[in-house]
Amino acid sequence: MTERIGLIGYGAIGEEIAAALDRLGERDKLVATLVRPRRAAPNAVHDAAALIAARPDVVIECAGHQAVRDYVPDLLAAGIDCILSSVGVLADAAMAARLDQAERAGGGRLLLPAGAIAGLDGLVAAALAGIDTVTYTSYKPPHAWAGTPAEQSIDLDSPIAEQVFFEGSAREAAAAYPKNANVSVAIGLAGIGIDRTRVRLVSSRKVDDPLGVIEAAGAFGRFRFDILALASPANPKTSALTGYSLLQCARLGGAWPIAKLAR
Ligand SMILES: NC(=O)C1=CN([C@@H]2O[C@H](COP(=O)(O)OP(=O)(O)OC[C@H]3O[C@@H](n4cnc5c(N)ncnc54)[C@H](OP(=O)(O)O)[C@@H]3O)[C@@H](O)[C@H]2O)C=CC1
Ligand SMILES: O=C([O-])CC(=O)C(=O)O
Repeated sequence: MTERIGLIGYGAIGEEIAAALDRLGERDKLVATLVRPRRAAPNAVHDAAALIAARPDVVIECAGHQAVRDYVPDLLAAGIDCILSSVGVLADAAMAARLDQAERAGGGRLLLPAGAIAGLDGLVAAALAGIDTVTYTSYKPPHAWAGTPAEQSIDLDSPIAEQVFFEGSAREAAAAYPKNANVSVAIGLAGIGIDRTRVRLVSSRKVDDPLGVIEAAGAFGRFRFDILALASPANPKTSALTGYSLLQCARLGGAWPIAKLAR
């Protein structure tokens, strides 16, 4: 079991992970938290060198795509396993190649857990048996899309029950909605790839929390999976389950990175 955990970011997910470690009686495992200067956090550090110096066995990124770009290549190159929340950063092919190169150079593993979604084990199996189509639909209440490019496509204050404001590939979804469509890339990597996986993003007055639906069909049969994962109290954009997926991946020594199987 992992003994020394580092975090990048101490927002909704980071705080949930720290609180879960408290409840588990494992708070001592959190050896460093990389935050911006003047931000308070347990064992706060402010750059990759200080995070590396804290000797974590594994670092959990829960800060966003730019933080992956800024810190994760150095950590992998230093031989430290990294668990990503911001899986969508792999939609950028140049960044994916840079991370691969850092893994090979340093020996740290890039681990991609399911995050806010589930059911990826079925997709991984079906990928071998044969899948023709995979669609992921993310329904969130209008306020969860505030501050995203959805505001340029639709009126979030409209009384319309459901508005589909994005349809495209998982790669396009993750690039356009970096804080909202990371799951699309996890689904793509587990199944038929991020270019063939179709994504729909929906502002819905029928849900109070994020509802994720995966539909897949092909030679294996067909599959529909849906999860209503309650929003984090601190961030309506984020399903609270995400932090637990990341933390279990760390606690299990990286044994649970389902999306990675297909890379
Ligand atoms: N895979 C999945 O299922 C999901 C993935 N995510 C990913 O997780 C990320 C975090 O989500 P969440 O916790 O809800 O977001 P929050 O906005 O609540 O928290 C993010 C935190 O990261 C900090 N941060 C950002 N950049 C840096 C940096 N360069 N250095 C140090 N700290 C930084 C922010 O600090 P400050 O406020 O100072 O900028 C903030 O405190 C999302 O952006 C998304 O990429 C989210 C939901 C689901
Ligand atoms: O938390 C969720 O429901 C999904 C999410 O934001 C993401 O995939 O980035």
